[in-house]
Amino acid sequence: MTARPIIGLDDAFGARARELRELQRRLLDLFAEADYEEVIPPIVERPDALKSGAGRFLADQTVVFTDPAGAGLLALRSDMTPQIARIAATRLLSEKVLKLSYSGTIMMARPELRGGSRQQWQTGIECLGIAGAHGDAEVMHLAARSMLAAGFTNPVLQVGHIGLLKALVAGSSMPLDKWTALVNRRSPDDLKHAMREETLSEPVRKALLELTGGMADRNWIEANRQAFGADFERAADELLVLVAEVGERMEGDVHVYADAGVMPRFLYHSGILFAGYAEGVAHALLHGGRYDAMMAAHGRDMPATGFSCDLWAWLDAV
Ligand SMILES: N[C@@H](Cc1c[nH]c[nH+]1)C(=O)O
Repeated sequence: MTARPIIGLDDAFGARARELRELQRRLLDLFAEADYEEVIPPIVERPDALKSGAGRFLADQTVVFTDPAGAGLLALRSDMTPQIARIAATRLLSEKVLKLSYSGTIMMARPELRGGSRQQWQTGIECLGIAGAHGDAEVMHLAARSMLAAGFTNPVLQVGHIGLLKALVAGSSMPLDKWTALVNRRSPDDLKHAMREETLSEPVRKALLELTGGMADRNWIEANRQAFGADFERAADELLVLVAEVGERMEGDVHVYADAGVMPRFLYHSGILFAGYAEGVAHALLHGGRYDAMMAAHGRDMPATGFSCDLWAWLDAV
């Protein structure tokens, strides 16, 4: 018999356990200073609370099991954002603006990176009730300050908008999650292969290849604003304004770039998306974005934006 945890999961003890707690404390204190109050949801939910509405995109990452105490099917959370959305939509009704932080274990059905971890110590904030650039900028500032507080060098925020990809592939038969996965893989060859079956215009094919090739920066977005219809233009303008605003007001040494190739981890986002990177770290350190549609699906039509990171991954990378 082996006493090690199952593959993709891990124990922390000694210095590592201490460091995880210290990092958690540092981030929760930073969030508290910015008026974010902690919420502590349970680790299991009814599957529909995690998977319904815009949260359904978590379905293939969520472990579901039968409750031995007879409550039917239970789901182990694979992301805390839908839980915060549930709480905001059903329990904290008296407040118009909610600023909430959280830090807890989540488990995914499969690792995101090959040979990677299935558990995360997901820590983040959700800012609910503030529409548009104002809320996005606040959340992005805190995301940047979190990377600085953890000691990352030369942190960067890359900002995209799901509306850009949606507008590009609007005429395609392939579902959006397949497109985001393809762009995320950053392999132009895979993309070309997938596009063979699709009826897309030549300019759209070219644009998708540029997104995947990491070439869709601010200049690209400016040059293409009007090339793909009104929805594309609206998303491009929203993105360009936000990046200029956040970049100007960013404290500390954090760079903010527009990149139309930034894709979400889960497809519940409805607007701006961002990912955080730092020197010497190959993968994204945090993910965030706007998800107004998920709140509506939970029955409270409310603007919402937030970000989350994984303390286990941060400790390995810092
Ligand atoms: N929970 C999302 C990030 C996020 C938080 N709020 C909005 N988006 C993720 O882990 O990818």
